[in-house]
Amino acid sequence: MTSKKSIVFIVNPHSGTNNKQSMPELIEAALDKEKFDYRVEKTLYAGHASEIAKASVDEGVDIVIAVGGDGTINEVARSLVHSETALGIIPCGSGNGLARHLCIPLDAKKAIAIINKCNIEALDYGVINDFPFFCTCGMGFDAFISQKFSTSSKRGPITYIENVLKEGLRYKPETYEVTDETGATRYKAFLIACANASQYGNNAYIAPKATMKDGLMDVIIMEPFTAFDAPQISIDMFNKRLDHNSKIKTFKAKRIHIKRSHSGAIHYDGDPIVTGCEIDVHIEEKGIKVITNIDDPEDNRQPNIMLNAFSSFFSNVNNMRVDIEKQAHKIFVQAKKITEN
Ligand SMILES: Nc1ncnc2c1ncn2[C@@H]1O[C@H](COP(=O)(O)OP(=O)(O)OP(=O)(O)O)[C@@H](O)[C@H]1O
Repeated sequence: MTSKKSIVFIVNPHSGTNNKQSMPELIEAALDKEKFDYRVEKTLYAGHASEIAKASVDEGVDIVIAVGGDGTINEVARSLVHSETALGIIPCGSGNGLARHLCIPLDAKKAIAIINKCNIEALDYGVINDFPFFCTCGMGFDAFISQKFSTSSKRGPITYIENVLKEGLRYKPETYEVTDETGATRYKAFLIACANASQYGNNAYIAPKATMKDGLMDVIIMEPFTAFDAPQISIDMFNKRLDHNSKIKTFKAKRIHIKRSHSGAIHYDGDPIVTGCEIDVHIEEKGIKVITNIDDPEDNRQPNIMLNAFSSFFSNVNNMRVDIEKQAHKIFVQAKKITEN
């Protein structure tokens, strides 16, 4: 008989909005103990998941399961890259972008059933200025939002939108010089996203065609757009002609360099950090072992569903911008009245 594999479950009690008190009992009930020996550890502070995962690799543990959202997965996974220890996921976050991309069920019991099947594959991950990311990284509007989100005391989609509306008035598109192996191009952009996986979370598909198995990232450059551009963008999305839309540039690359005029926020898997003007992004091909869903692999996804999801995401972003523009106009008119009186 083959020996049992060892698993460490790392539970972040602060991820998402669900209570994780009963997670140890659920694991005990649903995990196949003929196949696995396991223990459960809870994180006590931000960064703790990385430390537990690193100690697990040093100990020779076979599998580390991140029980949390994309932030927890990032902390765990960055300690597992280029090791023999595989990553597993029980999604318990707010957005769960990587789990959704990999078709890992959001129901914890079903996610444990995937772990029991233990189908391990080597997948790609990305690195932005020395910070590993597994789902997406970026700069511009999405880095701006994640920076606002990280300083919020509550977590969840409503807080996210509140932050956009309250703080978005300050946001301005920037000019970026993007260099890949074909040369350098300048863009005035609303956001630049580099996607290893297809979505930010909550089925907001920024890169519908991204796969973690091609050794490449999808680069998405969203140029400034107005309410008038939105219908054509939606039509192009439904007709699978998004690549032809003049407001969105997408291409695949293994490595890019981005130069911007001043320092600012970038994000890796939604975690913001302020960096300088020079930004390197590259993909580490097959750099991390991951338990995947053998019955519903990532390449199974239906392009129409993804395009629809991206379309609604895009129009949501656009609605926010229109609201922000309206608010800005109102404030401007009020300020003018006050100064005139
Ligand atoms: N004990 C802890 N106390 C405070 N923060 C913690 C603790 N353990 C982990 N964290 C931090 O909680 C953050 C949020 O976790 P996570 O990203 O998993 O959840 P989420 O933001 O709700 O989900 P998602 O990223 O999928 O939207 C992580 O960045 C992590 O550093």
